[in-house]
Amino acid sequence: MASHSVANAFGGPGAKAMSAQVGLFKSGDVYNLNDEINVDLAEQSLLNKLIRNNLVKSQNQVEVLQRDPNSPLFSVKTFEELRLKPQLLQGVYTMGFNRPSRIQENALPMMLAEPPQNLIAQSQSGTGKTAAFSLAMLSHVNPSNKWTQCLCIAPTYELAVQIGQVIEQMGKFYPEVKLTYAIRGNRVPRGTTIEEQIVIGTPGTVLDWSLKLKVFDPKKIRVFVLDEADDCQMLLLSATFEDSVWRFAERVIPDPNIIKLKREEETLDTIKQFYVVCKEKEDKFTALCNIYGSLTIAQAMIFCHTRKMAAWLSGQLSKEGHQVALLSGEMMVEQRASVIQRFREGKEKVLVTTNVCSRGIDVEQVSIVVNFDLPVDRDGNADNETYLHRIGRTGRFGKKGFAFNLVDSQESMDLINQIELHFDRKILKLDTDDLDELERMMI
Ligand SMILES: Nc1ncnc2c1ncn2[C@@H]1O[C@H](COP(=O)(O)OP(=O)(O)OP(=O)(O)O)[C@@H](O)[C@H]1O
Repeated sequence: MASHSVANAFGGPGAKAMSAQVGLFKSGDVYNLNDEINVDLAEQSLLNKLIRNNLVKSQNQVEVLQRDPNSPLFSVKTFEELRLKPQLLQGVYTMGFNRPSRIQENALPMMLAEPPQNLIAQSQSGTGKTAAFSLAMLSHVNPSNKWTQCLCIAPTYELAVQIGQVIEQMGKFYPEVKLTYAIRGNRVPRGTTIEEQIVIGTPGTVLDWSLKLKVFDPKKIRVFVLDEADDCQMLLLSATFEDSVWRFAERVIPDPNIIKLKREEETLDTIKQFYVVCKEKEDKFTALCNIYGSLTIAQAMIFCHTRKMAAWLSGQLSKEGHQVALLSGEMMVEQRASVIQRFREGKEKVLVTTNVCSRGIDVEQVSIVVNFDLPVDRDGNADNETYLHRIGRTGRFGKKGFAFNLVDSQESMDLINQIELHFDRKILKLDTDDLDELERMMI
């Protein structure tokens, strides 16, 4: 279901009559320019939610671009300052939130402001966006009105359930407010009207409920509609803001305040980069074992180009007695979450993966990255961005990290040269058969 048609559905002729505060919630990054839901990104988001149990501390500075520069900049350091309903404050504290996260400090006052304000907020995954908009929805509900007032659309069934659980937890002490899920399998009889004030669902079912079955009235929604009506509050939250998301946001959100993260400069300065010349995959495997054996490693991630190669390599490593985790594309999202969780907890020292599988997943304690295969783009050139993303995780926060690139052809040697040139950093040649040299280089 297209996000665009969601906008039209609620923003059509009838929507102008809305005197509601309306907001759009959920990571904008799950919608792409073609107005299709990008399932991969939705899955990534779900994966992150499944493995995360804590707030991610954003290192980035927040940048606030206010719609009205004359109105005072307002941010909060405590939840008390937000003058929440006591039941909600209790919910927040019971969830273990002591103070607002960095994005929440700025976003919550805007989300809760009267008159309602539009907002575009960017903050990386896990920094408290879902919690913020859940609180905003719960705050905007009038519990004595037994009709749907807040609507949240999530791209997939699983994400809808995850978000709903946050709202349910936060609203635990506010039982007058009820929530229901507009997701597949949850049937509502035609001709009835639902009393739940908050509906959370996926686009198709939400459209069915509102337009076909008419179990709630979109005109009565106070929070969450994509519309160009001036009197709607729109909140757009996203971990990333690619161009496509910006264009989408600009199209649907008039005069927004904008909270952005200043881009954290990724750096290769703390990472020692090497390449090792090998003949074929067996030779690469030997090189890998030598590297591995000569280091007292915390944890390593090994990237392969294909699933098949990843499976082969993890099999070989296991045979050598290494404890290896394999992250592979054919696994269910829950299985993948559990592999990543175990690796994060240090139960395995080595994670073998493909690029596709590991995208968007952060494991901070990794100190060694091995590019068993170098990252290439569709044209066969070096994929510098992916390279940086892969090895960047090793050198976080000034920690020392090592990156090893296994080179098995002239083409892959060319890639090394391209990468060196791009980042203007030397990648040193390493002879893994010479263990003394290896140890010297590692110091
Ligand atoms: N103020 C806070 N204090 C402590 N923990 C918090 C706070 N806000 C949120 N959390 C917790 O941090 C984790 C991440 O929060 P949340 O899911 O809201 O992030 P998000 O930015 O929406 O992530 P995503 O982009 O993946 O949807 C959750 O476990 C949540 O319970």
